[in-house]
Amino acid sequence: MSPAPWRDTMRFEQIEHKGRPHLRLTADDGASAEVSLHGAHVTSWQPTPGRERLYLSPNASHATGTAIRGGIPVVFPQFAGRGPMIKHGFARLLDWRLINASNARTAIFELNDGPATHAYWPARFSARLGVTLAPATLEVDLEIVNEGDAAWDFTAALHTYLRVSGLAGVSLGGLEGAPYFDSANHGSRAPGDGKVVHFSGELDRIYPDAAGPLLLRGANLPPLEITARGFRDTVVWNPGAHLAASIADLGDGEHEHFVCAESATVIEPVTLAPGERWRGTQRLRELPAS
Ligand SMILES: O=P(O)(O)OC[C@H]1O[C@H](O)[C@H](O)[C@@H](O)[C@@H]1O
Repeated sequence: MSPAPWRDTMRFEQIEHKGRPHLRLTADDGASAEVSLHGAHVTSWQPTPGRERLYLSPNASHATGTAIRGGIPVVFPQFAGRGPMIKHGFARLLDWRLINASNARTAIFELNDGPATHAYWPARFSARLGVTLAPATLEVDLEIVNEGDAAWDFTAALHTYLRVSGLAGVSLGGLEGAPYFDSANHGSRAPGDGKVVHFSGELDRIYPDAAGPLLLRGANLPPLEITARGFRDTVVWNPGAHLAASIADLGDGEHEHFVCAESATVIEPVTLAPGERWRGTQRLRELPAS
């Protein structure tokens, strides 16, 4: 049977969630996504009405200056503690502007440098996040431009929390054979072991020069393919029960309900000369249940 024809239209509504402005995108086929202007943070993606694919912590804070736990945090201009800035940079802490939600399928959010960003980083930049719905697909596109007159560098990630109904039986394929840095073990280098990733206990890995495609299975949902362009590395994270208990915005046992598959560029910072731009895209695509 051929797929239903895709009509190239999208409905955009400005809504409030937890008292903060969000944009809801709804496609003809009923697929939807929600994006908070706080951090240009995708908080929901349902490729089919009622089938949520992203995890959002019930205890997440949506207040300015804090990061939303779950969804797709935009990590920029510094990944984790790899530099002098606050962990994961400031992009996820600040309010972005909606600049375009009128073309067919993409909503675009922008963050420009100014007093709020200069408090963290002197660079002149613009960042744009595009969020696009297509059948069974969510595409998130991060573009960074050097708007200043000196070169600077950055690291970045789309820190995607994928919803699972329990960690037992969940696997992430596509990284078999890839060596990684084990951030849960002082960043020590580990060889690829030829196996898909399973989750039991804390797992925090950076796979350099390994951008997938990845395949999430066992979430009690159809399999999900994760592909990246522009991002060179992949980060995989779940805090495990012990670390999760110390994370204030995760409730009891909540670590069982997500795995993070992050399209990232971390190991080799990107250097942008004045006027130069960089682009990284992560695409999530639901595959037919096998
Ligand atoms: O708690 P956050 O600041 O959001 O960071 C959550 C996690 O992000 C990444 O996945 C890092 O690899 C982890 O080391 C970190 O703990």
